[in-house]
Amino acid sequence: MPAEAAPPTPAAPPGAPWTPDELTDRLRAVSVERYHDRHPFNVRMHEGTLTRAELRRWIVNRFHYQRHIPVKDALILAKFDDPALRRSWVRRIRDHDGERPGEGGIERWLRLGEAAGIAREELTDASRVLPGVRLAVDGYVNFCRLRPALDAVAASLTELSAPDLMRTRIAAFERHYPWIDADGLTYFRGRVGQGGRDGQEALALVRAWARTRQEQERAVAALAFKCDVLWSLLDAVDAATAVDGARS
Ligand SMILES: O=C(O)c1cc(C(=O)O)c2c(n1)C(=O)C(=O)c1cc(C(=O)O)[nH]c1-2
Repeated sequence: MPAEAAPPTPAAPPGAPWTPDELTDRLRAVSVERYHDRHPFNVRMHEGTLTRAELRRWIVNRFHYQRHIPVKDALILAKFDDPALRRSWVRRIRDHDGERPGEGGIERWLRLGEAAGIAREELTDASRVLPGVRLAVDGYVNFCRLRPALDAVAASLTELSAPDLMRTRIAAFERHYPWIDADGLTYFRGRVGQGGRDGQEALALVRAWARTRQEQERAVAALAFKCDVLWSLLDAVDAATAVDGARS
């Protein structure tokens, strides 16, 4: 009779929750693999090989994302029943809309457009927004409208990766695209601090709320979805070069 094999060391049962640190590691792994800093369009932006037309097309189309951020944050805010949480989250809307006309992130993006030679109306009338960009932005807004607070907050965790990307972008603009006035970069400079702070706040909430394995997997999936939103947006902008050419 062969000796009986030693019983296997009990593995964690399938579906056991991760610790908050394990969850954080998994969220970070999604960002490393799927964040749009690695998208070919961003790579070309950072290398300095985008034409003026391509960079302008990106500014016009990214504005569509930008102007919907406070809308999706208002949808998230409406899911919170805790006044302290609402007080904190509403800051994101203020960051974009400002306290009064002429202030805030949306205004700063309009100035970026002007610094690149794009009239405000060209941004605000949305006539040059590509179909794929509309769908990507609608997808994100509707995700935040329809999903529970955990998923919507987890989707914002791309912001943890945004500050590094902003630093790379500012350096690339200063070096390769000096035809854009340096004042136009104020939006990106502001986002280095804001993105880091917002990302940390969202991460603390997700770590506290996602207790079961199912909730944790939903948080990871929400972040992957958001990475896809940002990636699809750039796919659409990139593909337009093939259709309209680098000069239009
Ligand atoms: O330029 C970028 O690459 C970039 C990325 C992201 C992001 O990672 O989601 C945001 C922003 N910018 C941004 O400006 C911004 O206000 C913002 C808000 C959010 C969000 O999901 O709540 N992401 C981002």
